[in-house]
Amino acid sequence: MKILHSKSVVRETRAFMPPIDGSASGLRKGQSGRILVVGGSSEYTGAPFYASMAALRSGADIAHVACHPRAGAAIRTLSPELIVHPCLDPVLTANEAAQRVLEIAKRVHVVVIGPGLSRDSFMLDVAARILLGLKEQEKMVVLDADALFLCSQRPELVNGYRNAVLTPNHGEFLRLCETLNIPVSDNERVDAVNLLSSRLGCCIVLKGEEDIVSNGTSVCIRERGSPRRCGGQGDLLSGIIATFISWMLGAKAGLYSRQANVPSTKDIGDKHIADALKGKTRVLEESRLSRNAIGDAGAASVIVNLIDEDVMADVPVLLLMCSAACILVKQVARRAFDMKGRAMTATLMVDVVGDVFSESFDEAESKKRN
Ligand SMILES: NC(=O)C1=CN([C@@H]2O[C@H](COP(=O)(O)OP(=O)(O)OC[C@H]3O[C@@H](n4cnc5c(N)ncnc54)[C@H](OP(=O)(O)O)[C@@H]3O)[C@@H](O)[C@H]2O)[C@@H](O)CC1
Ligand SMILES: Nc1ncnc2c1ncn2[C@@H]1O[C@H](COP(=O)(O)OP(=O)(O)OP(=O)(O)O)[C@@H](O)[C@H]1O
Repeated sequence: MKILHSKSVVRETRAFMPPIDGSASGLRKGQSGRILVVGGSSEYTGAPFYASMAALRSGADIAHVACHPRAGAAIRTLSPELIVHPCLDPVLTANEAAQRVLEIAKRVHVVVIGPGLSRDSFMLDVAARILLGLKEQEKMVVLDADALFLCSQRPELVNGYRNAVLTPNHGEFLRLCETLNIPVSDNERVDAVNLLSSRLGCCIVLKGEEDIVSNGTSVCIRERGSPRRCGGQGDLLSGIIATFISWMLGAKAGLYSRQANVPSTKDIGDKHIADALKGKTRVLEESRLSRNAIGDAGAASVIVNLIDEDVMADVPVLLLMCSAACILVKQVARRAFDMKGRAMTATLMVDVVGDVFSESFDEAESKKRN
């Protein structure tokens, strides 16, 4: 398993982000990300709010929420920014409700399913039909919370859905592994994540103190998060993953002029390997020449950075985007904890996403600080 250095992930991710410095002034509203969150029931209104607001605050242009009518009223009062469709309505048939959501989904880049959906049988039935429809549209989806419960009951819904990203917490992961008869032990957790990903044919983001992202082979993120485990942090992650994936799609479509010719994942890997090798020869020579000046530790750190660049060269773009989102959420959690300690909440995390994002990911801001 590769352990990714946060700074390297951030550096590589920048190539996929829509420029915010005016260099792509031709961008229209919506081209930097349109997200739909399907979730929100009579019990849970916070979860879809956190997911959709985190998508907006990390830079998506538009966020829709498709929810139960009772959640709709509450979510509208929480934010006027969100476009709320109360169409998970039990007065409709499950098929009618799903068709309404699938129509909205045609207009977005990424759909998040699960936050606050609940395990109500009507809601799960609608979610299953939506999933089948989205699979046909080949839509990128992020599945969290109750959508993962649904997958553990009916794994065939996601089987072979290569545009699906599943974001289990530890308990949800155990449940999925149990369904698929995948043994999990502390020592072999990474093998289990890889096996789950390979068996389902989906990308897996296992959340925890370390996050593991796998598409059959895995990378690990070791960014320090918050010691406070308040509810809603996973909801933020699902929305932020959606934003980063929408940028991956935008960059690949050549929308962000700086990145007009974004090559395929394989080409990016090859190009970076070539660049790293070129850089390696040059910098190694420089480090040898100036070894007296920078000392052994300096030379070692140059080499570690170069090795790190090589590690990054092989990381597929989808794994890179998920890793970037994991890093951002951990940084946001840490900031919120530094501000409020035990009183930290997911609402505070939503509030600080923008500041943390620009300090960490926007090049000009992060240069000012370093
Ligand atoms: N404000 C709102 O509206 C919020 C609403 N939310 C919404 O609540 C709904 C229920 O979601 P949830 O994640 O609370 O499901 P939950 O059944 O407890 O967990 C699933 C399984 O995992 C387990 N488990 C969990 N963590 C574990 C761990 N670290 N290590 C080990 N096990 C662990 C846990 O096991 P248990 O603790 O029950 O033994 C359980 O079996 C969902 O719609 C969600 O979106 C939340 O998003 C929060 C904010
Ligand atoms: N022990 C831990 N220490 C630090 N960060 C953690 C720890 N466990 C999980 N996280 C981080 O918290 C975020 C949410 O993960 P968590 O396991 O709480 O998900 P969840 O249960 O789905 O959340 P939610 O409360 O939104 O349903 C992720 O960014 C994850 O990396």
